[in-house]
Parts: sequence; C-alpha cells; structure tokens
Amino acid sequence: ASFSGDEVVLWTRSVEQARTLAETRMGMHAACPDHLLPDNVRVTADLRETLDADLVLVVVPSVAMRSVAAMLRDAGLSEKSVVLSCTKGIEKDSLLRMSEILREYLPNTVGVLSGPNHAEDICLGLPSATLVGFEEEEISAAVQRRLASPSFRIYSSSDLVGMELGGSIKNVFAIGAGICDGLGLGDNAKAAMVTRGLAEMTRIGLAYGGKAETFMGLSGMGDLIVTCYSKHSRNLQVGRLVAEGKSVEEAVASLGMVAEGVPNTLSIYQMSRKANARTPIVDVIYGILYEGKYPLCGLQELMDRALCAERIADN
Ligand SMILES: NC(=O)c1ccc[n+]([C@@H]2O[C@H](COP(=O)([O-])OP(=O)(O)OC[C@H]3O[C@@H](n4cnc5c(N)ncnc54)[C@H](O)[C@@H]3O)[C@@H](O)[C@H]2O)c1
Ligand SMILES: O=P(O)(O)OC[C@H](O)CO
Repeated sequence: ASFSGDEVVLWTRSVEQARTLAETRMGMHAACPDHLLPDNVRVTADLRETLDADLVLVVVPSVAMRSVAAMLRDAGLSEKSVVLSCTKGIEKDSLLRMSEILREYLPNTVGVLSGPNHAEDICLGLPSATLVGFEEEEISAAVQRRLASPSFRIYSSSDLVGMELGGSIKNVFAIGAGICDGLGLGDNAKAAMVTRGLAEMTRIGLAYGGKAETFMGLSGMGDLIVTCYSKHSRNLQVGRLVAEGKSVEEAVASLGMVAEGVPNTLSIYQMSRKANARTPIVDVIYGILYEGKYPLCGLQELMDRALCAERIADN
C-alpha cells in the first residue's frame, strides 16, 4: 500500500536485510527494495526517523513485539502518533495480545489491523479486504480512510479481542492443514481441520471476551481460509515439512521468516487450558510441535474420539 501518496518511512533493523527479503519473498529481481516501492516510501535503519509519524504500523514477529515497543518508547515516539499493530500473536505465559503489550509501553492510541492479507498479493496490487479496529470509532474511521485503496478494502471493528485472537489462533490450524497436506490426507480431511478449527477458535475466543461474529468475519474465518490454502502461507509450509519428517526447528529455519503458528500453538494451548476450553485439535498440534507426538498418530487420535453432536461455540 502506498498510503495514497503520504510520506512513508519504512524502518527495519537492517536495510540490507530488507533488500534480501524483498528480492526473495516477492520473487522480484530488484537490486534494491526502493525499486519495489513508490517514490513516497523511504527505507531507513534509523528508528529516530519514524518518531514523529502520525500513524505507526508495527509489523514484527510477535516474539519481538515487547522489545520493539520498548525501543519505540525509549527512542521517544511522539504521544500523538496513532499506533497500529499488524502482528498476529499472543505472548506465551502472560497471554497478552499485541495491542496490550504496546499499551504497556506507550501512552498512545493503539489499534489493530488483521485479515486475510498475504503480503505477496498486496504487493502485486491484487484485491484484498481487511479489518481495522480501535476502541474509538472515529479513529477507526480515520485510519480506514487513510489506508484504503482501490485494491485494499478496509472494514472497521471495535472488537480488538476477537480480531487479535482470530488472527493468532488461525495459525495453529494452518499448521494442522499443512500436516494434512504433508501426510497426503486429502481434501476432506483439510476441510474438517478448517471447519472444526473455526469451532475451536470461536470457543477460545468467546472465553476471552471476543464476539462470535468477529470469528465468522475477515479476521477469523477469512484469515483461517487464506492461511490454510495459500501457497504463500508459512504456517501451512511448516505443517507440511513437519509431516514430511523435518523437526520443527528445521522447518522454521528453512523458511527464513516467522511462522507465528509455532509460538502461537504454545500460547493458544495455554489459553485453552486456562479457560478449560474443549480444543482437541489445538491439543494435538501442541503435542506434535512441543511433545514429539507423531503427526499421523495425532491426526488419528482426532478421528478416534467418541462420537458426538456437532457443536460450535458450546464448550
Ligand atoms: N507476511 C505476511 O504476508 C503477513 C500478513 C499479515 C500479517 N502478518 C503478520 O505480521 C507479522 C510479521 O510478519 P512478517 O511476514 O513481516 O515477518 P518477518 O519474519 O518478515 O519479519 C518482519 C520484520 O521484523 C523484523 N524483526 C524480527 N525480529 C525483530 C526484532 N527483535 N527487532 C526488530 N525487528 C525484528 C525482521 O527483521 C523483519 O524485517 C507476523 O505477526 C505475521 O503474522 C504477516
Ligand atoms: O504466511 P503466514 O502463514 O504467516 O500467514 C500470513 C498472514 O497471517 C495471512 O493473512
């Protein structure tokens, strides 16, 4: 997105890394990320160049959110900046959402952007829809207008809990969908993973105060679908590799980018246990990633459970 011609400063720890990522991730052969970016976008490795921005999008892996929030505070981010978290994750142990971590460090207005939004498609200008959420309706509306473009349609929401939980929980089932692919279990198995995954997402999400309709929307079901089926999905890829016999560490290392489903499976499992939610798929994916359970045994366990009525939100 070019933010409609506004000046955009893209901060990254290393400009060299941004160059490599742009070349490999987007499959484009540019010598420099500037070639991929409109004239109004500038790349810098100096955080101080971002401190007076009126809108700050934070797009780092969830495990880095706390340190980046502290860096923004220590560098002196303007209190007038509106901060938008685009990160999909829940912190392990504290079980905090990304917007909650940002608020721990910054007095700023903080919101969330989440939806079925693979960067590869957005960079090509292909149509995408997403959700922006702030507690303050007028700020949602202003950010919505600011970031929308003819190829980027933005809906608004005030359910930050639902948005952040949906965007994090779907990663667990994307790994599950990848395991189905890697084991060659077929289309029916994958449809069952996605649909029963949505039921578990709804159950955990409701237990923590999210709204049911949010889990049916873009940041819930929408993101679940894209992550379970897209050729760009890193979580799907990790699941496939693990099913094919790679260790989790090897699978993640081969990506060279974050797969949020790996840390998220731990935190979502912790959330589920804390809420005493019925989440058999989350439990099995946790077993595969963290307890050495064989992928095929885990998936068979799901099939072997006692037969029951189809329940969605009911625990
Ligand atoms: N890539 C996508 O298509 C996409 C789409 C929607 C949401 N997201 C979410 O955005 C977040 C980031 O994903 P990504 O694909 O941009 O990941 P990424 O692995 O490409 O990392 C993004 C940037 O964060 C930097 N980074 C990593 N650790 C850091 C640290 N400790 N301090 C400072 N910078 C650090 C990396 O160097 C990189 O420049 C994730 O939560 C992901 O789920 C990604
Ligand atoms: O590539 P993934 O699996 O990390 O998914 C990225 C985004 O969350 C898709 O909306």
